[in-house]
Amino acid sequence: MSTALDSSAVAQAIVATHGLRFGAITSAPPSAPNFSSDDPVYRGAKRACSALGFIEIDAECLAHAWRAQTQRLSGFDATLWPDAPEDFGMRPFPPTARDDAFPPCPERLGLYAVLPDAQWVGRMARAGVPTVQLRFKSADTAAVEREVQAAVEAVQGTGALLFINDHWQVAIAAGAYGIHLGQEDLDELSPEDLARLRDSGLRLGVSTHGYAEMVRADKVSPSYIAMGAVYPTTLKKMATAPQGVARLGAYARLLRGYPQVGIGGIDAVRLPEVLATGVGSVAVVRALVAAEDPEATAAQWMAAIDAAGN
Ligand SMILES: Cc1ncc(COP(=O)(O)OP(=O)(O)O)c(N)n1
Ligand SMILES: Cc1nc(C(=O)O)sc1CCOP(=O)(O)O
Ligand SMILES: [Mg+2]
Repeated sequence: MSTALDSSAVAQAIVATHGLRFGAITSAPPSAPNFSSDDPVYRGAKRACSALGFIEIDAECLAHAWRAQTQRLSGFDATLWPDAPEDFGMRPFPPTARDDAFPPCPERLGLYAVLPDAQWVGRMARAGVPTVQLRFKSADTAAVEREVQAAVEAVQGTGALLFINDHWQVAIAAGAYGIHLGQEDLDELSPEDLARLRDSGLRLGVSTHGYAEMVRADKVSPSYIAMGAVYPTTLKKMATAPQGVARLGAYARLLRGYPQVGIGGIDAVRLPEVLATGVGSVAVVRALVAAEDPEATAAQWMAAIDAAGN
């Protein structure tokens, strides 16, 4: 049982077992600055996860999961990286069985083109890209309404599923397939907003950048969960370091039961290792928008995704 364990031994065992995969910063885990429990598995795991490079909120989340897993299995096993939703305090999976779940979307969203305007949305939808997003950054309400409406019309007859980033009220009014929101967007929603979003029947995708954000996203039972940034991206300034494929694989195991999307810095060379994590979708901006021949590139990526079975 965890009470008989020494936290230093726990920390060393976790780092020794998982250091190579996650990239240990040091073989002697430093003391973690904040502990919220005296449990030795929790304390050792928090030191280990900090040494493995997880940010404070994720190390805290993981440390509690290690403790919960140890209690559930009646013993500590350093080889078992936590991946059971219940150990993270999540409600039972599958999320689609929950009363408050957002409507489902395909488990494998395939190539997911995140695009700056309606013209690009139409172009990639006509090229056969199965999932497209309008990521139109503007504070001009009239321009947003025009662009969202144009994007909805642009996908008609193509079969592409259209998500609208940020502008959820406009997306509902225009009849888009779904909405994509970031963590800050979620924070800004009142309970009434969330209820309105749910009642709209639109699908909801949520961005995450680590364990704590995945737990937060799961609370609203979205239609899919996006995980990023997998690699460095120049498209926008990220608040968190790139996750890498080892973490993406661990996230994908925890979130099985959700359609999953990997995003951030994915290019043709990196695509196979992203697909190998098991995510059912890869979302890209520059790989398509900056390609010499976006239609041909989309076709190659769709073939690669199909061939990998994702
Ligand atoms: C598929 C997908 N994943 C993540 C994001 C990022 O969304 P968000 O966190 O809301 O940041 P902005 O895109 O609004 O800058 C996304 N758009 N799509
Ligand atoms: C819009 C966006 N969101 C991310 C996240 O991690 O939430 S990464 C990202 C940029 C993706 O662009 P590219 O494929 O050009 O790197
Ligand atoms: Mg957003």
